[in-house]
Amino acid sequence: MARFTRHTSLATIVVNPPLGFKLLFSNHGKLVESSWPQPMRTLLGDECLFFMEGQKAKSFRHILLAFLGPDAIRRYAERASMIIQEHIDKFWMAGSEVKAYPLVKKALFSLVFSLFLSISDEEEERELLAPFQDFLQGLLELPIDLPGTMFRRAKVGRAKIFKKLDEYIAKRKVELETGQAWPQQDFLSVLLTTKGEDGEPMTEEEIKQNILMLVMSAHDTTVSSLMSSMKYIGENPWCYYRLRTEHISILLARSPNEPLTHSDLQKMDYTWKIVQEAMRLAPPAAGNLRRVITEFTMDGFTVPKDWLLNWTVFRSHKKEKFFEEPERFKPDRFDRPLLPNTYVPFGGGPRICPGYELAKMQDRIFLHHLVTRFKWMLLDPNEAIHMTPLALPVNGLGIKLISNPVKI
Ligand code: HEM
Repeated sequence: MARFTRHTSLATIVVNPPLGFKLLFSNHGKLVESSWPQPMRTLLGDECLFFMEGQKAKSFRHILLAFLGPDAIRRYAERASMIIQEHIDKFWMAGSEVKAYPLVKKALFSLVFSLFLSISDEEEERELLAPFQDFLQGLLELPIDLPGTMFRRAKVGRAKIFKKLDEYIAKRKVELETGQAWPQQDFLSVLLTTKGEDGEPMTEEEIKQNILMLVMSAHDTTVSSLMSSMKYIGENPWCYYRLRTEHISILLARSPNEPLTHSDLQKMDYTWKIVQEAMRLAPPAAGNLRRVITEFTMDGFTVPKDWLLNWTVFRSHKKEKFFEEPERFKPDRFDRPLLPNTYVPFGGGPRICPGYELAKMQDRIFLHHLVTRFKWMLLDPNEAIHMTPLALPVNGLGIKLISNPVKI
C-alpha cells in the first residue's frame, strides 16, 4: 500500500491507490490533516482555507459552495461565455502562429476577475494582473526575504493586491447596502453576505486571504487542463472532428452570437471526456501531502504522528492495472465507471477540490468557442508537457490557427 521516502526533513510515505488513497481521503481530520509548505502560509496568510481544519474548514467550504457549488455556478455560464467569446474574437487571429499558453492565461484571468470581483475594465484588470503574476511566481521560491528576491516581490505583490481589495470591499459594502450590487453578483458579494455553518460572517482579512488563495488555485490548474486538451486534440484529428460535431449541433440550436447557457453545457459530454482524459495523461496538479495527527497502523507498519503522507496521481493515472493501454489518448474510456480512488485529478474526500464545477464550466466554454472558429496545427508535435510544478507544455504550446467557422 505504501512506499517510504525521505524528501523533506520529516519522513514521508507515498501511498498507493486505491487503498492508500482511500485511507487518506476518508480519514481526513481523524488520522491526517492537510500539510502545505510554510512559505506558502507566510505569503497567503493563516486565515485561508488551505490551513483551516475541523469545523472552521467545514464552515468555510460551506460558504465557498454558495459560489462554487453546482447550483450556484450555473448562474455564471452566460457571463463566462461572453467573456471567452470576446477574448477569442479579439486576440486569436486566423492564419497566425501563436503560443497558446499566454493567450489562454489572459482569457482565464479576465474571466476570474469578472466572476470574483466584477472587474471588466482592462486597465483595472492590468492593475491587479501584474501584482498577481509577481505573487504567483514567488510562491514556490525559497523564502528569502531580501530586496530583489522573488519571495520579496511576491510579498510586495500581495500588499498591492490587498490594498486594491480593501478598496473593492469598502465600495461593495456601500453598493450592497444601497441595492447597487446584489448578493450573488460575484464571489466578493457572496463572501460579504453569506454566513458560515457556525452562523458567523467572514472578517475582511479572511475575505482577502481567501480571494488570493482562490485566484491562485483557480488559475494555472485550469489553464493546464486546457493546454493539455488542446495538445491532445491537435495530435488526434479524429478527436477534433468528433468534438466539433458536438459543438456544431449546440451552435446551430442557438441564435448566432448568443452566449452559451447552462443547458448547452450539459450537452458537452464528449468535450468533458476529452478534458478528463487529458487530465489523466497530464494531471494539472500532482497530488498533495497530509500530516499524520494520530498514530495508526497500515500494512503492518506503525505510522507515527507528524509523519507526512503523499498521494500522487503518478501512482495511478498511467498504471495498466487501472487504465487499459494507459499511454493512449482514449476519451471513451470515461464511458465506463472507473475503479474508485484511481482517477483523482481533483483529489478526494472532504478536501476534494471545491473548484471542480468552475473548472469544468471554463474548460467546456473555452473549447466550444475555439472549436467552432478554428482548427489548430501543433508547431512542434514533440513539445513535451512538464510539471513546473503544474503540467504545462515546455514552450507554451506553439500552434498555427486555421480559420474554420461553422456555416449557418
Ligand atoms: C482543472 C482544474 C483544477 C484541478 C485539476 C484542481 C486540482 C486540485 C487538487 C488536486 C487539489 C488538492 C486536494 C487535496 O489537497 O487533496 C485542489 C485543492 C483546491 N482547489 Fe483545485 N483544481 C482545479 C481548479 C480549481 C479552481 C477553479 C478553484 C477555485 C475556484 C480551485 C480551488 C481549490 C481550493 C480552494 C483547494 C483547497 C481545498 C481545501 O483545502 O479544502 N481549484 N485542487
